[in-house]
Amino acid sequence: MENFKKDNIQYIKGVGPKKANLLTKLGIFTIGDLLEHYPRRYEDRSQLKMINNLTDGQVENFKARMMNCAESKPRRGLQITKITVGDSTGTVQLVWFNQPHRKKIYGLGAEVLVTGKVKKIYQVEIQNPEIEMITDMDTLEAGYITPIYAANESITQRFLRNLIRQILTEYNATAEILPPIIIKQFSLLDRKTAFENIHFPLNMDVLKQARRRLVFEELYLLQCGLLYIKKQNRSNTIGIKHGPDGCLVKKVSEQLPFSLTEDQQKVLLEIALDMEDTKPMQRLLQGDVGSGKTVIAALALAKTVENGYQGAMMVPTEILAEQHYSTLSNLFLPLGIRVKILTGKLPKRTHEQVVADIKSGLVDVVIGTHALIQESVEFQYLGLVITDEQHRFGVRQRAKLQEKGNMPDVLVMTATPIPRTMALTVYGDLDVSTIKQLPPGRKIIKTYVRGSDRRQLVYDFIEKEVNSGRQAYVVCPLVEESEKVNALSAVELYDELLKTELVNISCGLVHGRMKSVEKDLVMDRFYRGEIKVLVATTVIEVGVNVPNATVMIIENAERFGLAQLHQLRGRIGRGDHQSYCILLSDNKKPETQERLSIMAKTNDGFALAEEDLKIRGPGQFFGIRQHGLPDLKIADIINDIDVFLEARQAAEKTVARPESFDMLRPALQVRFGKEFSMIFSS
Ligand SMILES: Nc1ncnc2c1ncn2[C@@H]1O[C@H](COP(=O)(O)OP(=O)(O)OP(=O)(O)O)[C@@H](O)[C@H]1O
Repeated sequence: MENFKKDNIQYIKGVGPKKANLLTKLGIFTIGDLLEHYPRRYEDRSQLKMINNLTDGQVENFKARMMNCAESKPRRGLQITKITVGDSTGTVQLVWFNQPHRKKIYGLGAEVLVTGKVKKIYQVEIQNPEIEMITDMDTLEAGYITPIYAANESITQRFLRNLIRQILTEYNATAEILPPIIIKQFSLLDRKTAFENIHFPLNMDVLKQARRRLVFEELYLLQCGLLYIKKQNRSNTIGIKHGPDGCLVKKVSEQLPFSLTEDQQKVLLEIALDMEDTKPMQRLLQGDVGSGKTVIAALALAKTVENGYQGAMMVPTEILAEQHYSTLSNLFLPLGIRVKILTGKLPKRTHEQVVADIKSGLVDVVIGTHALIQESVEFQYLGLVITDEQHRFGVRQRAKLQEKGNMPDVLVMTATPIPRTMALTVYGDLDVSTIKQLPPGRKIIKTYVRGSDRRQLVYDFIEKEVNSGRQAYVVCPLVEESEKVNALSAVELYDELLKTELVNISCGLVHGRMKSVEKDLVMDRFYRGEIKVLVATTVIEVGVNVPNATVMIIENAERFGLAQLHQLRGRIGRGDHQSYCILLSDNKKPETQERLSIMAKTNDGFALAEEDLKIRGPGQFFGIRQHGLPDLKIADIINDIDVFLEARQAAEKTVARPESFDMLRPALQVRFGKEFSMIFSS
């Protein structure tokens, strides 16, 4: 078992370097990958039809014998191969285009199983059918449910099927890895039977059991890994024991122009208790957009400073670093807390000075981007690390910042509410605090979906709001993942608006390709209210806080996912005034309309996150890979919730017993690969 992942596919009988290379295109490098190349679907071929009963337009399965073959070249570049097959009730023409090798594969007289869409013209015909020699499958003929894999032209279904069958029979790659007690407790199939039946199910019932077993295994191993990290971080590790809140924290609280909501008080208490414990804090703070997480971060930072430590806060964008720096400076500087900012864009001299000051302890709190995890950055006595990550940092990056201190407390903040299962999967190594309540006085953001025929009216509305003293965002269409292309489209939109709809209004433009100084200048003017309408790409998605902004127009809204739309919308509705979000879209596809109308219906980030997860699936909701966690090969985080909860329960028991966990280590190494195992190999 330990080695099966390492077993290169190339050394399997019948593969060789050429085929191995083709298999890698399907993501298959090892025997283990091949076993986990799970069928995408199955076809029940146990119900075979006779040829005279085939229905026009249906995908049908039938058994027949190869009768004759004809080839023609009606024009240059087109070669048609036709093979006639038949049974006792009739014949069918099988047709392939430009695949002359077909003739050679199936010798005349051979008995085959044919699957394909029937077309009845003058005669019965099937184009590009799937063919299988009966001899390949005679052992499985009774009740044959055929697996259909992700395949391509060079690696056919048949080749994959044969290869997997060979692995299952000739290689010892399916040895049991789950503890017997767990198999018994959760009535799981043994591993060998599970693999055999996920690929070549005897019947639908055993297929279900096979899938359940493999889903369980996948989630169980993942949870064991995460819970182990969590345990390691807590047991044996002596972290920093902060004292109870003193007068500095009190002074910061007193400076706030509002009192904390109940939820804010609750999470603050959870954080304070963690910080006052000798075990290092490992906590996720999740709260909907605008729920007031920054102030929690500020109070936690003040607590660490009060105890004689330094605090660091890592954020994903420069705009956000600037904004937090400005908020925290306002709060901290009057109290003598020394705050600095560290981003990649600081002039070299200033950068060096800040790095030197952090090292010598002349900085109490530093806010920064990825620049904070560079090697040159050393702290004198780091007590608290906060990452405001919005799914942009990975487990590894988080760990890197943490390593800059001697077991500092760690607080991870996120504004994308994560459904419970997802939180346990991605942040299974953390304790979770949640702010559900929004600060008092917030009004629901009124959200509308409009076609571009109403564009003029929409922009007239912006003008009206601006005239009554408010500000607005226009978010330009997301064209693709590249900020370069998005920047271009923002520039175009900005130029057009200046000439047309927004001709009389003071406007600004920000996008990710601008120089930081320019960007800062524009943001600063927007913060100060000199710029009334900000045209922007999604650089403003995260954290930007201008409470006077009450309108947001999102152009080509259909191009954004729900979670992202919610994040964007979260830039408005942050003050006392009624706010409005208008999603412009001409896309009439029912699924798009449905997605956008969900936005119009609810302001609740948790409800939206659930919907988004359902619509887009966990992979895209946010790439699990970004978190340094492996992809899930078989489990489906939404639909496998029951198995997930069982697996989590089992993992908790295993991790609690070192001897059980030790037995799992080899399996975990295989499952998590190098990156992840680095974290929990110690
Ligand atoms: N208890 C409160 N009462 C009134 N206003 C508050 C309260 N807490 C925070 N605010 C204000 O609400 C606004 C949003 O707070 P903050 O920026 O901390 O939210 P956030 O959770 O970080 O949002 P995002 O995730 O969108 O960045 C700020 O203007 C902040 O001053």
